[in-house]
Amino acid sequence: VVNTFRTCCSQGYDIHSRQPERLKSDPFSSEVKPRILLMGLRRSGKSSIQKVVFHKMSPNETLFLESTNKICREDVSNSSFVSFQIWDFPGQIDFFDPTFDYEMIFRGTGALIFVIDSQDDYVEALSRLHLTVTRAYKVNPDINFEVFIHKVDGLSDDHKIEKQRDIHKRANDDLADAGLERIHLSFYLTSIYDHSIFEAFSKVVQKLIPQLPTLENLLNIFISNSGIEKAFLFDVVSKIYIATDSSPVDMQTYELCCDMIDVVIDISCIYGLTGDEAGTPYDKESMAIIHLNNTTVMYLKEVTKFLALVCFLREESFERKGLIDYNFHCFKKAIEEVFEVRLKVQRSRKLLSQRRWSKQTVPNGTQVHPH
Ligand SMILES: Nc1nc2c(ncn2[C@@H]2O[C@H](COP(=O)(O)OP(=O)(O)OP(=O)(O)O)[C@@H](O)[C@H]2O)c(=O)[nH]1
Repeated sequence: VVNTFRTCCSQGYDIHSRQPERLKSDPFSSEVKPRILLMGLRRSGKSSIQKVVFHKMSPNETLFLESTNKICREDVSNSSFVSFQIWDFPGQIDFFDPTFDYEMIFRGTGALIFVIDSQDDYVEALSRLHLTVTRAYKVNPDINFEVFIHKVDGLSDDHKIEKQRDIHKRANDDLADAGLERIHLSFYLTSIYDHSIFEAFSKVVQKLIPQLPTLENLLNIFISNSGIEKAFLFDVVSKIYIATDSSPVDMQTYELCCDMIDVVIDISCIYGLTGDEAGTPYDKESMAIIHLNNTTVMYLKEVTKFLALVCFLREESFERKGLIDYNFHCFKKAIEEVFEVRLKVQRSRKLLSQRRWSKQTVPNGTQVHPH
Protein backbone atom coordinates (compact mmCIF):
# COMPACT_ATOMS: atom_id res chain seq x y z
CA VAL A 1 0.00 0.00 0.00
CA VAL A 2 2.77 2.38 0.92
CA ASN A 3 4.52 1.66 -2.37
CA THR A 4 1.36 2.28 -4.36
CA PHE A 5 0.84 5.52 -2.49
CA ARG A 6 4.42 6.67 -3.02
CA THR A 7 4.18 6.08 -6.78
CA CYS A 8 0.85 7.87 -7.00
CA CYS A 9 2.10 10.85 -5.04
CA SER A 10 5.21 11.38 -7.09
CA GLN A 11 3.97 10.44 -10.56
CA GLY A 12 0.39 11.55 -10.22
CA TYR A 13 -1.34 8.90 -12.37
CA ASP A 14 -4.96 7.97 -12.04
CA ILE A 15 -5.38 5.46 -9.27
CA HIS A 16 -9.16 5.06 -9.44
CA SER A 17 -9.16 1.86 -11.43
CA ARG A 18 -6.77 0.14 -9.03
CA GLN A 19 -8.53 0.99 -5.79
CA PRO A 20 -10.97 -1.07 -3.74
CA GLU A 21 -14.45 0.23 -3.02
CA ARG A 22 -14.76 2.99 -0.45
CA LEU A 23 -15.17 1.55 2.99
CA LYS A 24 -18.78 1.89 3.83
CA SER A 25 -18.72 1.06 7.50
CA ASP A 26 -16.44 1.10 10.48
CA PRO A 27 -13.45 -0.97 9.42
CA PHE A 28 -12.90 -2.20 12.96
CA SER A 29 -16.47 -3.29 13.61
CA SER A 30 -16.11 -7.06 13.31
CA GLU A 31 -12.97 -7.24 15.37
CA VAL A 32 -12.14 -8.48 18.85
CA LYS A 33 -11.69 -5.31 20.84
CA PRO A 34 -8.52 -4.82 22.84
CA ARG A 35 -9.18 -4.18 26.50
CA ILE A 36 -7.85 -1.17 28.40
CA LEU A 37 -7.97 -1.35 32.20
CA LEU A 38 -8.12 1.75 34.37
CA MET A 39 -6.72 0.96 37.82
CA GLY A 40 -5.40 2.91 40.78
CA LEU A 41 -6.28 3.88 44.33
CA ARG A 42 -9.66 5.33 45.26
CA ARG A 43 -10.29 8.90 44.17
CA SER A 44 -7.19 8.94 41.98
CA GLY A 45 -9.34 10.11 39.06
CA LYS A 46 -10.06 6.97 36.99
CA SER A 47 -13.77 7.56 36.35
CA SER A 48 -13.14 11.25 35.68
CA ILE A 49 -10.63 10.37 32.97
CA GLN A 50 -13.08 8.05 31.28
CA LYS A 51 -15.95 10.54 31.49
CA VAL A 52 -13.94 13.49 30.21
CA VAL A 53 -12.28 11.67 27.31
CA PHE A 54 -15.16 9.53 26.10
CA HIS A 55 -18.32 11.21 27.36
CA LYS A 56 -17.41 14.86 26.86
CA MET A 57 -18.08 15.55 30.53
CA SER A 58 -16.74 18.93 31.57
CA PRO A 59 -13.87 18.57 34.09
CA ASN A 60 -15.73 20.54 36.75
CA GLU A 61 -18.64 18.12 36.69
CA THR A 62 -16.35 15.27 37.77
CA LEU A 63 -16.35 16.81 41.26
CA PHE A 64 -19.78 15.25 41.68
CA LEU A 65 -18.89 11.75 40.48
CA GLU A 66 -19.69 9.05 42.98
CA SER A 67 -17.14 6.45 43.94
CA THR A 68 -17.17 3.40 41.65
CA ASN A 69 -18.04 0.26 43.61
CA LYS A 70 -18.02 -2.35 40.89
CA ILE A 71 -16.09 -2.92 37.68
CA CYS A 72 -17.62 -0.73 34.94
CA ARG A 73 -17.12 -2.05 31.44
CA GLU A 74 -17.65 0.11 28.43
CA ASP A 75 -17.27 -0.45 24.72
CA VAL A 76 -15.77 2.46 22.86
CA SER A 77 -16.61 1.69 19.28
CA ASN A 78 -20.02 2.59 17.96
CA SER A 79 -19.55 6.28 17.91
CA SER A 80 -15.90 6.29 17.12
CA PHE A 81 -13.23 4.78 14.93
CA VAL A 82 -11.11 3.87 17.92
CA SER A 83 -12.43 0.55 19.06
CA PHE A 84 -11.71 -0.99 22.42
CA GLN A 85 -13.22 -1.81 25.80
CA ILE A 86 -12.47 0.23 28.88
CA TRP A 87 -12.80 -1.38 32.28
CA ASP A 88 -12.95 1.09 35.16
CA PHE A 89 -12.03 -0.62 38.42
CA PRO A 90 -13.14 0.46 41.86
CA GLY A 91 -10.14 1.72 43.86
CA GLN A 92 -10.51 -0.83 46.65
CA ILE A 93 -10.21 -3.96 44.50
CA ASP A 94 -8.55 -6.83 46.33
CA PHE A 95 -6.35 -9.28 44.42
CA PHE A 96 -6.59 -11.78 47.24
CA ASP A 97 -10.36 -11.91 46.99
CA PRO A 98 -11.09 -15.38 45.54
CA THR A 99 -14.16 -14.08 43.69
CA PHE A 100 -12.00 -11.69 41.66
CA ASP A 101 -10.77 -13.63 38.66
CA TYR A 102 -7.83 -11.43 37.75
CA GLU A 103 -6.28 -14.06 35.50
CA MET A 104 -9.28 -13.94 33.18
CA ILE A 105 -9.20 -10.14 33.22
CA PHE A 106 -5.48 -9.74 32.51
CA ARG A 107 -5.41 -12.42 29.84
CA GLY A 108 -7.47 -10.36 27.39
CA THR A 109 -5.90 -7.01 28.24
CA GLY A 110 -4.00 -4.80 25.79
CA ALA A 111 -3.10 -1.94 28.11
CA LEU A 112 -3.23 -1.37 31.85
CA ILE A 113 -3.42 2.28 32.87
CA PHE A 114 -2.47 2.82 36.47
CA VAL A 115 -3.55 6.24 37.77
CA ILE A 116 -1.52 7.89 40.55
CA ASP A 117 -2.85 11.02 42.23
CA SER A 118 0.16 13.37 42.19
CA GLN A 119 -1.47 15.74 44.67
CA ASP A 120 -1.62 13.00 47.30
CA ASP A 121 1.03 10.97 49.08
CA TYR A 122 1.91 8.26 46.58
CA VAL A 123 3.71 5.67 48.70
CA GLU A 124 0.66 3.43 48.88
CA ALA A 125 -0.10 3.97 45.20
CA LEU A 126 3.41 2.84 44.29
CA SER A 127 3.16 -0.39 46.25
CA ARG A 128 -0.24 -1.02 44.67
CA LEU A 129 1.24 -0.32 41.25
CA HIS A 130 3.99 -2.85 41.92
CA LEU A 131 1.54 -5.52 43.06
CA THR A 132 -0.76 -4.91 40.09
CA VAL A 133 1.96 -4.87 37.47
CA THR A 134 3.73 -7.99 38.74
CA ARG A 135 0.47 -9.94 38.90
CA ALA A 136 -0.63 -8.82 35.49
CA TYR A 137 2.77 -9.50 33.92
CA LYS A 138 2.76 -13.09 35.23
CA VAL A 139 -0.57 -13.72 33.54
CA ASN A 140 0.09 -11.77 30.35
CA PRO A 141 3.58 -10.39 29.58
CA ASP A 142 2.27 -8.62 26.46
CA ILE A 143 0.29 -5.98 28.38
CA ASN A 144 1.44 -2.37 27.89
CA PHE A 145 1.86 -0.81 31.34
CA GLU A 146 0.99 2.89 31.33
CA VAL A 147 1.31 5.04 34.45
CA PHE A 148 -0.67 8.28 34.53
CA ILE A 149 0.80 10.70 37.08
CA HIS A 150 -2.51 12.46 37.36
CA LYS A 151 -3.94 15.77 38.64
CA VAL A 152 -0.75 17.65 37.76
CA ASP A 153 -2.77 20.83 37.17
CA GLY A 154 -2.03 21.85 40.75
CA LEU A 155 1.76 21.60 40.31
CA SER A 156 4.37 23.99 38.93
CA ASP A 157 6.41 22.85 35.92
CA ASP A 158 9.50 22.12 38.03
CA HIS A 159 7.46 20.25 40.56
CA LYS A 160 5.86 18.12 37.81
CA ILE A 161 9.23 17.02 36.43
CA GLU A 162 10.52 16.31 39.91
CA LYS A 163 7.48 14.17 40.75
CA GLN A 164 7.75 12.28 37.50
CA ARG A 165 11.43 11.55 38.10
CA ASP A 166 10.78 10.40 41.64
CA ILE A 167 7.85 8.14 40.73
CA HIS A 168 9.73 6.74 37.73
CA LYS A 169 12.76 5.91 39.87
CA ARG A 170 10.86 4.36 42.75
CA ALA A 171 8.60 2.25 40.55
CA ASN A 172 11.54 0.94 38.51
CA ASP A 173 13.64 0.33 41.63
CA ASP A 174 10.83 -1.77 43.08
CA LEU A 175 10.71 -3.83 39.89
CA ALA A 176 14.50 -4.21 39.85
CA ASP A 177 14.46 -5.38 43.49
CA ALA A 178 11.97 -8.05 42.48
CA GLY A 179 14.20 -9.07 39.55
CA LEU A 180 11.65 -7.80 37.05
CA GLU A 181 13.62 -5.12 35.19
CA ARG A 182 12.26 -6.42 31.91
CA ILE A 183 8.83 -4.96 32.70
CA HIS A 184 8.57 -1.65 30.90
CA LEU A 185 6.50 1.13 32.44
CA SER A 186 5.60 4.28 30.44
CA PHE A 187 4.89 7.47 32.37
CA TYR A 188 2.67 10.42 31.44
CA LEU A 189 1.86 13.66 33.28
CA THR A 190 -1.90 14.12 33.00
CA SER A 191 -4.78 16.32 34.03
CA ILE A 192 -8.41 16.46 32.98
CA TYR A 193 -8.21 20.26 33.05
CA ASP A 194 -6.08 20.48 29.89
CA HIS A 195 -5.31 18.42 26.78
CA SER A 196 -2.67 16.28 28.47
CA ILE A 197 -5.16 13.52 29.23
CA PHE A 198 -6.21 13.30 25.56
CA GLU A 199 -2.60 13.23 24.44
CA ALA A 200 -1.69 10.50 26.90
CA PHE A 201 -4.73 8.45 25.89
CA SER A 202 -3.77 8.92 22.24
CA LYS A 203 -0.40 7.35 22.90
CA VAL A 204 -1.94 4.46 24.83
CA VAL A 205 -4.41 3.76 22.04
CA GLN A 206 -1.79 4.08 19.28
CA LYS A 207 0.19 1.22 20.78
CA LEU A 208 -2.87 -0.98 20.31
CA ILE A 209 -3.25 -0.20 16.61
CA PRO A 210 -1.27 -2.80 14.67
CA GLN A 211 -1.17 -0.69 11.50
CA LEU A 212 0.47 2.27 13.25
CA PRO A 213 3.83 2.03 11.39
CA THR A 214 1.99 1.94 8.05
CA LEU A 215 -0.17 4.92 8.98
CA GLU A 216 2.91 6.88 10.08
CA ASN A 217 4.67 5.99 6.89
CA LEU A 218 1.73 7.16 4.80
CA LEU A 219 1.63 10.44 6.71
CA ASN A 220 5.37 10.95 6.21
CA ILE A 221 5.05 10.42 2.47
CA PHE A 222 2.00 12.67 2.30
CA ILE A 223 3.60 15.62 4.10
CA SER A 224 6.94 15.40 2.33
CA ASN A 225 5.24 15.46 -1.08
CA SER A 226 2.86 18.28 -0.19
CA GLY A 227 5.02 20.85 1.63
CA ILE A 228 3.15 20.24 4.89
CA GLU A 229 4.91 20.65 8.22
CA LYS A 230 2.83 18.46 10.50
CA ALA A 231 -0.15 16.17 10.04
CA PHE A 232 -2.35 14.24 12.47
CA LEU A 233 -4.91 11.56 11.85
CA PHE A 234 -7.66 12.24 14.38
CA ASP A 235 -10.55 10.23 15.68
CA VAL A 236 -13.09 13.04 15.54
CA VAL A 237 -15.39 11.89 18.33
CA SER A 238 -12.81 11.29 21.04
CA LYS A 239 -10.17 13.74 19.73
CA ILE A 240 -7.58 11.04 20.16
CA TYR A 241 -4.97 11.17 17.42
CA ILE A 242 -4.32 7.70 16.16
CA ALA A 243 -1.21 8.56 14.15
CA THR A 244 1.04 11.43 13.21
CA ASP A 245 4.15 11.85 11.03
CA SER A 246 7.54 11.24 12.60
CA SER A 247 8.35 14.86 13.53
CA PRO A 248 7.91 15.59 17.25
CA VAL A 249 4.50 16.58 18.63
CA ASP A 250 4.22 19.69 20.71
CA MET A 251 1.31 20.20 23.03
CA GLN A 252 0.29 23.57 21.54
CA THR A 253 -0.08 22.11 18.06
CA TYR A 254 -2.14 19.25 19.42
CA GLU A 255 -4.37 21.69 21.33
CA LEU A 256 -4.91 23.75 18.19
CA CYS A 257 -6.02 20.61 16.33
CA CYS A 258 -8.53 19.77 19.08
CA ASP A 259 -9.87 23.33 18.97
CA MET A 260 -10.20 23.16 15.19
CA ILE A 261 -12.20 19.93 15.40
CA ASP A 262 -14.50 21.57 17.98
CA VAL A 263 -15.00 24.58 15.70
CA VAL A 264 -15.80 22.39 12.68
CA ILE A 265 -18.30 20.25 14.59
CA ASP A 266 -19.94 23.25 16.27
CA ILE A 267 -20.30 25.22 13.04
CA SER A 268 -21.57 22.13 11.21
CA CYS A 269 -24.13 21.48 13.95
CA ILE A 270 -25.46 25.02 13.62
CA TYR A 271 -25.29 25.55 9.85
CA GLY A 272 -24.50 22.19 8.29
CA LEU A 273 -27.43 19.97 9.23
CA THR A 274 -30.19 19.83 6.69
CA GLY A 275 -32.93 19.00 9.17
CA ASP A 276 -33.24 15.35 8.21
CA GLU A 277 -32.68 13.24 11.31
CA ALA A 278 -30.05 10.94 9.81
CA GLY A 279 -27.71 13.87 9.17
CA THR A 280 -24.52 14.06 11.19
CA PRO A 281 -22.35 17.12 11.68
CA TYR A 282 -19.38 15.24 10.22
CA ASP A 283 -19.54 13.69 6.75
CA LYS A 284 -17.74 13.27 3.41
CA GLU A 285 -18.00 16.99 2.68
CA SER A 286 -16.45 18.06 5.97
CA MET A 287 -13.38 20.24 5.54
CA ALA A 288 -12.05 23.47 6.96
CA ILE A 289 -9.21 25.92 6.36
CA ILE A 290 -8.07 28.28 9.09
CA HIS A 291 -5.45 30.99 8.43
CA LEU A 292 -3.61 31.87 11.64
CA ASN A 293 -2.01 35.30 12.01
CA ASN A 294 1.50 33.84 12.05
CA THR A 295 1.45 32.78 8.36
CA THR A 296 0.45 29.24 9.29
CA VAL A 297 -2.54 27.53 7.69
CA MET A 298 -4.50 24.70 9.29
CA TYR A 299 -6.26 22.35 6.91
CA LEU A 300 -8.80 19.71 8.01
CA LYS A 301 -10.37 17.10 5.73
CA GLU A 302 -12.55 14.05 6.19
CA VAL A 303 -10.74 10.72 5.67
CA THR A 304 -13.32 8.18 6.81
CA LYS A 305 -16.60 8.31 8.70
CA PHE A 306 -14.66 8.69 11.96
CA LEU A 307 -11.28 10.06 10.94
CA ALA A 308 -10.03 13.49 9.96
CA LEU A 309 -6.66 14.63 8.75
CA VAL A 310 -5.49 17.88 10.34
CA CYS A 311 -2.42 19.53 8.78
CA PHE A 312 -0.22 22.53 9.54
CA LEU A 313 1.54 24.30 6.69
CA ARG A 314 2.99 27.65 5.67
CA GLU A 315 0.89 30.07 3.64
CA GLU A 316 3.25 29.83 0.65
CA SER A 317 2.92 26.02 0.57
CA PHE A 318 -0.86 26.38 0.64
CA GLU A 319 -0.67 28.15 -2.72
CA ARG A 320 -0.21 24.69 -4.21
CA LYS A 321 -3.56 23.54 -2.85
CA GLY A 322 -4.25 21.52 -6.01
CA LEU A 323 -1.23 19.34 -5.36
CA ILE A 324 -2.14 18.96 -1.69
CA ASP A 325 -5.67 17.92 -2.61
CA TYR A 326 -4.43 15.42 -5.16
CA ASN A 327 -1.97 13.91 -2.66
CA PHE A 328 -4.71 13.86 -0.05
CA HIS A 329 -6.88 11.91 -2.46
CA CYS A 330 -4.08 9.32 -2.84
CA PHE A 331 -3.53 9.26 0.93
CA LYS A 332 -7.21 8.63 1.58
CA LYS A 333 -7.30 5.77 -0.90
CA ALA A 334 -4.21 4.26 0.68
CA ILE A 335 -5.83 4.37 4.13
CA GLU A 336 -8.86 2.60 2.71
CA GLU A 337 -6.59 -0.07 1.26
CA VAL A 338 -4.92 -0.61 4.64
CA PHE A 339 -8.24 -1.35 6.23
CA GLU A 340 -9.49 -3.33 3.26
CA VAL A 341 -6.54 -5.71 3.74
CA ARG A 342 -7.34 -5.95 7.40
CA LEU A 343 -11.00 -6.65 6.73
CA LYS A 344 -10.03 -9.44 4.32
CA VAL A 345 -7.80 -11.04 6.96
CA GLN A 346 -10.59 -10.80 9.52
CA ARG A 347 -13.13 -12.28 7.13
CA SER A 348 -10.92 -15.21 6.24
CA ARG A 349 -10.15 -15.86 9.92
CA LYS A 350 -13.86 -15.84 10.70
CA LEU A 351 -14.56 -18.21 7.83
CA LEU A 352 -11.80 -20.53 8.94
CA SER A 353 -13.07 -20.74 12.49
CA GLN A 354 -16.63 -21.29 11.25
CA ARG A 355 -15.41 -24.17 9.09
CA ARG A 356 -13.56 -25.66 12.04
CA TRP A 357 -16.74 -25.47 14.09
CA SER A 358 -18.95 -27.02 11.47
CA LYS A 359 -16.54 -29.93 11.04
CA GLN A 360 -17.01 -30.92 14.65
CA THR A 361 -19.69 -33.57 14.77
CA VAL A 362 -21.45 -35.11 17.71
CA PRO A 363 -21.30 -38.96 18.02
CA ASN A 364 -24.65 -39.65 16.28
CA GLY A 365 -23.40 -37.81 13.22
CA THR A 366 -25.31 -34.53 13.69
CA GLN A 367 -23.23 -31.47 12.99
CA VAL A 368 -22.66 -28.84 15.65
CA HIS A 369 -23.12 -25.34 14.26
CA PRO A 370 -21.59 -22.30 15.89
CA HIS A 371 -23.91 -19.60 17.22
N1 LIG B 1 -7.39 18.68 40.23
C1 LIG B 1 -7.79 17.59 39.59
N2 LIG B 1 -8.77 16.83 40.10
C2 LIG B 1 -9.15 15.73 39.43
C3 LIG B 1 -8.55 15.36 38.20
N3 LIG B 1 -9.12 14.19 37.79
C4 LIG B 1 -10.05 13.87 38.71
N4 LIG B 1 -10.07 14.78 39.71
C5 LIG B 1 -10.94 14.79 40.89
O1 LIG B 1 -10.65 13.65 41.67
C6 LIG B 1 -11.81 13.22 42.38
C7 LIG B 1 -11.97 11.71 42.26
O2 LIG B 1 -12.25 11.36 40.92
P1 LIG B 1 -12.91 9.98 40.48
O3 LIG B 1 -12.87 9.97 39.01
O4 LIG B 1 -14.22 9.77 41.14
O5 LIG B 1 -11.86 8.94 41.07
P2 LIG B 1 -11.85 7.35 40.93
O6 LIG B 1 -10.43 6.96 40.83
O7 LIG B 1 -12.76 6.91 39.84
O8 LIG B 1 -12.43 6.94 42.35
P3 LIG B 1 -13.10 5.53 42.79
O9 LIG B 1 -14.30 5.37 41.96
O10 LIG B 1 -13.40 5.74 44.25
O11 LIG B 1 -12.07 4.47 42.60
C8 LIG B 1 -12.98 14.01 41.77
O12 LIG B 1 -13.36 15.00 42.69
C9 LIG B 1 -12.41 14.65 40.51
O13 LIG B 1 -12.98 15.91 40.22
C10 LIG B 1 -7.51 16.19 37.68
O14 LIG B 1 -6.92 15.96 36.60
N5 LIG B 1 -7.17 17.28 38.42
